[in-house]
Amino acid sequence: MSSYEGFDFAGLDPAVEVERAVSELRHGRPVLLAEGERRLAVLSLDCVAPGVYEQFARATGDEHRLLLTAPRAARLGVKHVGDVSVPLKGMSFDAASRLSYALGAEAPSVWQPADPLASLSTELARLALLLPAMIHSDVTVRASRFAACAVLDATRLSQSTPARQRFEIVVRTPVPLTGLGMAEFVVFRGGLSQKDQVAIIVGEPDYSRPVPIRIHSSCITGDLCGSLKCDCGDQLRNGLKRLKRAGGGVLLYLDQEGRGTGIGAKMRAYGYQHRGLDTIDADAELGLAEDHRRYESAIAMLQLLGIDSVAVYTNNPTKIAALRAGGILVDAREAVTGRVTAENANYLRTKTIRAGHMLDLAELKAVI
Ligand SMILES: Nc1nc2c(ncn2[C@@H]2O[C@H](COP(=O)(O)OP(=O)(O)OP(=O)(O)O)[C@@H](O)[C@H]2O)c(=O)[nH]1
Ligand SMILES: [Zn+2]
Repeated sequence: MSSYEGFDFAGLDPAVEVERAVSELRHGRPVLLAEGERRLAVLSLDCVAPGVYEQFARATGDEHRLLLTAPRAARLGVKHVGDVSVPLKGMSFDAASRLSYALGAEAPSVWQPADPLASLSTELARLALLLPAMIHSDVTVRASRFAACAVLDATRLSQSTPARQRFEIVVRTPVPLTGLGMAEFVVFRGGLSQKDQVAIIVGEPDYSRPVPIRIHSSCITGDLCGSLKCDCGDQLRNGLKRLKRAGGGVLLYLDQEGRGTGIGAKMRAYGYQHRGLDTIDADAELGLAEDHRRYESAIAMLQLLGIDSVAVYTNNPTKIAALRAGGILVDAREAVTGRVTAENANYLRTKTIRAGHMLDLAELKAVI
């Protein structure tokens, strides 16, 4: 049963419209972004079938372009600060794919600063967990060729912001955990294009004092399979143990695989890391920014649990800033570490030097 009563059958909620557009992109179909009378057809190169790519080219009269985000453009050596767009006329699906995300691709010889509406479409790619390689075309004068496609007014994206914070508790159930006794799993539903998320309560937290918490982003490779490439699995298990030792606390397990980029992008990035790139440059090759995570869900989950003051276990200053921006009092911060190994030392070092994580560089140097 849901307590959410906001859905009006006769008039669409902006968040519903955005989620429908996201679903269309994930199914490899174009979406029309509307700005007044203007119509920009957008399609994600990450999941479109080659035949649909050709169909899109024909329907736009070969006036289709490819958006390269600022990080991708910089990796290709394009001398411009910001997103750019490249004409695709005559370019095959494979050539467009190489230009979007292949390692060692040549810089485009012709480009122009991107249309702001095309740049805005990357937010849909982000919600869809697709690479931000958006094929696009202004089809205002030939919109009838796209009459069956979903239309999304650009203003809906900003209007759907409140939905990012709209969560509710679905169920609370005890689960016995090895070495931790009986924990309670609390399942939350809501947000914008998000799966259900979980808070794990261990021990008996004292809610009258700052509650020990860990905000943990999902990592299939590390949490589940013990990958040596990161420290996530150790951080998850050490974090739970520490919360228990503190008398009780809460671990928020957030649906943010690959720093919010999804497992597909993360595995592509791992491929580039095997060829020598660090974690941030590998993501940039795919057009992705350093970190795509947002923390509205964490704030909403804490609020629903009645927690407004915390002691947080993290090395990531962005998490602390997000908690504070969301109105949560951060009373204390403690480091949470995993094993430093030959395989993950460079990853940890990059997080420290390039992403400002609070880790001990001397310890990392000893391993490298
Ligand atoms: N894109 C990308 N994501 C990665 C990579 N390695 C790990 N991740 C993801 O990075 C995130 C790490 O999450 P956390 O351990 O919660 O966060 P953190 O930013 O390291 O901060 P703290 O652990 O709290 O200090 C998870 O979403 C992983 O899936 C990588 O090489 N590329
Ligand atoms: Zn990991």
